[in-house]
Amino acid sequence: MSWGSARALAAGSACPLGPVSVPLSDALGCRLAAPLVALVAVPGVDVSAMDGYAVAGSGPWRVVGQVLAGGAPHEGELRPGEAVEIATGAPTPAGADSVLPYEHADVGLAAASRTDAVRVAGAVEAGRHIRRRGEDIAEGAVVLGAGAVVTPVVLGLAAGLGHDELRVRPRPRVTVLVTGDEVVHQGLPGPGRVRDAIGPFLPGLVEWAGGRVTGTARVPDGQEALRAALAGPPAAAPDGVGLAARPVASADVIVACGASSKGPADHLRKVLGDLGADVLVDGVAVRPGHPQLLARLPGGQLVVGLPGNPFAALAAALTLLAPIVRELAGTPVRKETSALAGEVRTHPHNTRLVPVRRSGRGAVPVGHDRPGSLWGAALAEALAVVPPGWAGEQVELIELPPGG
Ligand SMILES: Nc1nc2c(c(=O)[nH]1)N[C@H]1C(S)=C(S)[C@@H](COP(=O)(O)OP(=O)(O)OC[C@H]3O[C@@H](n4cnc5c(N)ncnc54)[C@H](O)[C@@H]3O)O[C@H]1N2
Ligand code: MOO
Repeated sequence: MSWGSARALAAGSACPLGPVSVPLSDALGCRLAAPLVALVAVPGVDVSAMDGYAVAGSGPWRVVGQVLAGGAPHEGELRPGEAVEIATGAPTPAGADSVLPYEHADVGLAAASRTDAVRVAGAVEAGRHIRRRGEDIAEGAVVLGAGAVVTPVVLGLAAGLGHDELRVRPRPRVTVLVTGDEVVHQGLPGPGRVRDAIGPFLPGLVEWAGGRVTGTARVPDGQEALRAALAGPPAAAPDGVGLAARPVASADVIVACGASSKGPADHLRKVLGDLGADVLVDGVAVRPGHPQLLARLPGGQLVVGLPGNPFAALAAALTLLAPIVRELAGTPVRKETSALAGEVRTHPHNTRLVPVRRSGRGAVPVGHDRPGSLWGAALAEALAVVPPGWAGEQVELIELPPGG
């Protein structure tokens, strides 16, 4: 299958997840499934924008009370010549024309009346330092459209507008199965061992595409372990670690790394067949990453098989996994094309994915692009899609997941 067909088929195999209502704290990173509407006006009533005195008419003013934010409002209407001491955010009394900040107020006792009443004087401007109801946001205003990403700031905005829950597209749940008896997960790999370089990049890549990795399991080589891992909650790994935090059963997509080729320990194809999966993609004409797989389990979950070589796994994840997650989550795709500057090896039948950096001359290959190494991809800003038999025309650039 050509690289372009595989990518399109992957996107087409995913049905967007239906909207759900979730508490604000669970909505971070999701996309809004409905416009965000102000349930209340901001501010909700006329309030003071300064600490000082709310005054009516012209000064000097007799201070007849005090209003604090959260305290009792001033009862009755201020009459001309009256003032209340007021805190920022406290409701201004009916009749107040403006607020005189403390810094601009001359304060003294009212000698003429021989009482303890306080008088204030100062220059005011009509309407100054009063935030009127709905001045920032009117009740019912649509502040964000459907599709907007719920960022930390959006959570604050939504809370300020009275929302406890948001209607969002759920983030697709991805469970990762890292296979390979030779794969170790910390420290220096000993002879014949290799550090897992795929498990660490998948959560960020999935997050960037709009999903979330809900569990990573280490699966020993062998058909039984892989079958058990795919069929339900994985059996305990020999080292007792790394079981999926949530069972595989609750995942929308399962990613299996390092079992997609044809070696004696590459059981993914056989196990998928035994489980009655519908294999949608079995090998893609792309370098690196040709032994990649996509299948649908009878229950509807998609299984993406990534090759074990780390750069090949990244290329395959960008071909099959990222389009699926984006489609499920409703994450838009940005299309970019560019001239390609510099030496590129082409392949007669396979698309090549080449790590590049952008420059004024076009995309420049950064090298270090062997399938077993992520060095080139780590230096790169994008992967250039070089079709078979490429003859110098513009190429598509596919984004690499950025840092935090
Ligand atoms: N007879 C054939 N052999 C191979 C073919 C083929 O078409 N016919 N394709 C080759 C290509 S290309 C690739 S890529 C690999 C993919 O093989 P698998 O997906 O089955 O992966 P493994 O054989 O388990 O591992 C390959 C390589 O990657 C290392 N590895 C595995 N997992 C990890 C990990 N999580 N992090 C870092 N490195 C990992 C593993 O030790 C091997 O060195 O098949 C070729 N063979
Ligand atoms: O997928 Mo393999 O070489 O293309 O690493």
